[in-house]
Amino acid sequence: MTETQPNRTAVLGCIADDVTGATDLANNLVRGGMRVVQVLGVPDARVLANAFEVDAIVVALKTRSIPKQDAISQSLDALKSLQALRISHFYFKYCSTFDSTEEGNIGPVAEALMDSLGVTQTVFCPAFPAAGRTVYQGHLFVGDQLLNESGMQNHPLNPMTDANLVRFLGKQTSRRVGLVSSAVIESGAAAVAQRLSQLKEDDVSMVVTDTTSDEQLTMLASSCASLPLVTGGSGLARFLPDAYRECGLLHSQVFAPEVPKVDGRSLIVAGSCSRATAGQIRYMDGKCPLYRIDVSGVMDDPNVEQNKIVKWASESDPGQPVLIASGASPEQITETQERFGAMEVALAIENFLSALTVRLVKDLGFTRLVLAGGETSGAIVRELGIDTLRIGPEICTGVPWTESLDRERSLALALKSGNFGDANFFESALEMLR
Ligand SMILES: Nc1ncnc2c1ncn2[C@@H]1O[C@H](COP(=O)(O)OP(=O)(O)O)[C@@H](O)[C@H]1O
Ligand SMILES: O=C(O)[C@@H](O)C(=O)COP(=O)(O)O
Repeated sequence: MTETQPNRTAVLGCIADDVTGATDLANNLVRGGMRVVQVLGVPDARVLANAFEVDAIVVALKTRSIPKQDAISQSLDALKSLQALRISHFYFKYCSTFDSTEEGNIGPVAEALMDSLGVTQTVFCPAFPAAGRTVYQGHLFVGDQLLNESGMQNHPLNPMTDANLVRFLGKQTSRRVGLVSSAVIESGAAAVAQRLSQLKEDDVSMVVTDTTSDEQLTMLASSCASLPLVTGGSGLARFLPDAYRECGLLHSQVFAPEVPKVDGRSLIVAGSCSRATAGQIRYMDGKCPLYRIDVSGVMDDPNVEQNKIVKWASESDPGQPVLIASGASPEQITETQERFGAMEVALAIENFLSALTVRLVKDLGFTRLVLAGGETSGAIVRELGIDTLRIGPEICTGVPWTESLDRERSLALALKSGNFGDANFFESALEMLR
């Protein structure tokens, strides 16, 4: 291939541990000028046939909160499917708030990918300064708060109680974990390369990178462009396409993504209990019909609660979106979890919201869906049977509009990470479709 020919096959294969994380990553790659397709679940040959003439393929898994061995095996399956396309560079995407537990799954999955690729060192870069996530001296901040004081300590599935990523990642892996500190980052690409090779000599294979600005991410992206595997949030991905262009790996031109052209009713489903989503629900209260789910009712008899909501939605003004939310206060969540078990409640609510959404789409013709929460969105898109998404324009940092590519009737989907977006996110997302 000559330098001027656009790539016909992807140069970057991405494996994301949840679906909103995947769209966040895809969004940043698109903003960097890549042509991107997102596939849901480990793709087979039929699905990958859609991935011709793209620069990056993002595989969205739902492996963040499942048993470690399952997460490893699905991630390796995803890697194999991408390797079959002769992709040479890979990106393991996890949350910019490093959502995981002391058992995993970030460290163990990264380790398995490294082993499979024969890679002896990789970087861990959760920083996403545009969304307020920065790393300083190995500590993760959300805005001006340490991770463990940011609200993430109350997450229903992976409460984040330690902001020190070197220590926390160290608990998830038997590999040595080190840091490229801000002092090194400030000194530039050569200093970073030197530090990485020094750490490699010291047998440090997992390297957390301090990053507090887009300028530092740009520099880090250049330093990482030759690595077969990088890991992180989506921040680094915003700058990798240019770094790949500079080193001759990527040849395509920057293109402008289009808003999905999908008519029909709008549905907002929020299964996230994060602070940002709670604020977004409060903002819509009074602006559109809002149904707050009775979680005990869901645990007792989901069918009764589902029928109630379908009836309520069918009687609502078709000119308005409807908003259905399961979120509760940290105290209420703890109480429900103590009664039923944390994972049992989480899965029951995910299953409930998925079945409900499918019914609202099929029976009442909702076609514009805004879904809040990574696990929630993952469960719903799986139940809807969607396997490929086209990435549209950005709604807010980390959240693009997307359009399903494989259904008879297209759906417009905004898959929002629980913690992303301003208070008016739901309203502004839907306004973009007018
Ligand atoms: N009221 C509730 N009590 C307990 N768990 C809940 C409640 N509402 C939602 N959940 C669960 O909390 C989890 C939220 O995770 P997720 O959807 O990924 O949101 P986020 O993006 O904020 O992390 C889901 O598994 C969801 O089913
Ligand atoms: O990196 C991020 O912050 C997001 O892309 C992400 O993964 C968020 O996860 P959820 O909050 O579970 O949606």
